[in-house]
Amino acid sequence: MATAAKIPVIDLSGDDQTQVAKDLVEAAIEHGFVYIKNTGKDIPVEAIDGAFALSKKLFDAPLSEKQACTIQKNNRGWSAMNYETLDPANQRVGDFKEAFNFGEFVDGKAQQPVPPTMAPDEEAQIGAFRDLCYALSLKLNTLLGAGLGVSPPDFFTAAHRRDRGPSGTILRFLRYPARTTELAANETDVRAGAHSDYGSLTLLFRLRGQPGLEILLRDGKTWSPVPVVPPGTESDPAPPILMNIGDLLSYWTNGLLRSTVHRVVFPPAAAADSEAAGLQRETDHGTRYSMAYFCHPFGGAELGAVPSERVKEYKGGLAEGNPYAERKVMTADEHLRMRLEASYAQLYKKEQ
Ligand SMILES: O=C(O)CCC(=O)C(=O)O
Ligand SMILES: [Fe+2]
Repeated sequence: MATAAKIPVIDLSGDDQTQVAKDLVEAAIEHGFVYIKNTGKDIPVEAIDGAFALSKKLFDAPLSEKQACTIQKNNRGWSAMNYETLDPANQRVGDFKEAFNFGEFVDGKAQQPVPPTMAPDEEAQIGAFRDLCYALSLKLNTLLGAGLGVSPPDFFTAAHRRDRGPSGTILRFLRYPARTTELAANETDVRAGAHSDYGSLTLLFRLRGQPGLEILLRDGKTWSPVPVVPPGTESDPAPPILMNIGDLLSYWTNGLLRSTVHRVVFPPAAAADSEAAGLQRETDHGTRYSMAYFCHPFGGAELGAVPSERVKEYKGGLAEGNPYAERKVMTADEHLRMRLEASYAQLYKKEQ
């Protein structure tokens, strides 16, 4: 079995914030992924548990309620099983997952259809969770700007201010089915195909005992599992929040910060046997839930390289290990549109 990725765990509450920023930047350069130690200070554990409970309730809503919220070109709403295909070049069918994307909220109300199964206070709770994610993403953008010596130091944070205009930011609930003999029968069947994320950075929340995420290593061919509970975090109140760099921070830094390709796989078929034999390992056979917060700057944000000595010195280039990383467009909105068109063939087919 492939070895787990050696992604560092960072405690954002460390006294020496200069060091925290430095550690964060080094992890973002080396892996593109970093575990944020979860002590409940940035996002209370109850808020995460509560959001997972609402996600389950949402996906359990009657099919007709979910269908009435079907995802639109604004990237908000419900995406049915196999509807999205993150890696169309290599998948036979779409991703084995359901997803629900939430855009902005105003006064606790989503600005999009929500299944009536969700009570108004529950809808507001989702909005509040999205706000907590936003606050943490601003903090991370600030640390990344400081760690890279970007000028002005709040360059990234300023691009994410809500008063700059609408953004592609999405809070996404995800539900992946268990492996069965029909699902995952073909070796290309995957819960989420290989991709890099479209925004500036992503916060990912997972549940203990529900692995499946893998990252592509620099060699461009080895997949390495990302454990939910890495060593040293076993007794924390919740698994670490996983932060990863998306395409936009990679563009802004000319590829210095790594937008790492990743995917979500079904548990190996052999896992059932090894469990029967009493072997302990991080595996699961049930339905898998996760929540991703895709942080995007305002839509008109330009994606040229930021003023930073560190970025200027970097000669690595954009494309290493990531086929999407070639800069083709100028603004955040154009980039998002390009990526959505590639993964939602049905939604966009009339125009192709
Ligand atoms: O569910 C996960 O672990 C990751 C999902 C993901 O990569 C995504 O939605 O972009
Ligand atoms: Fe992703």
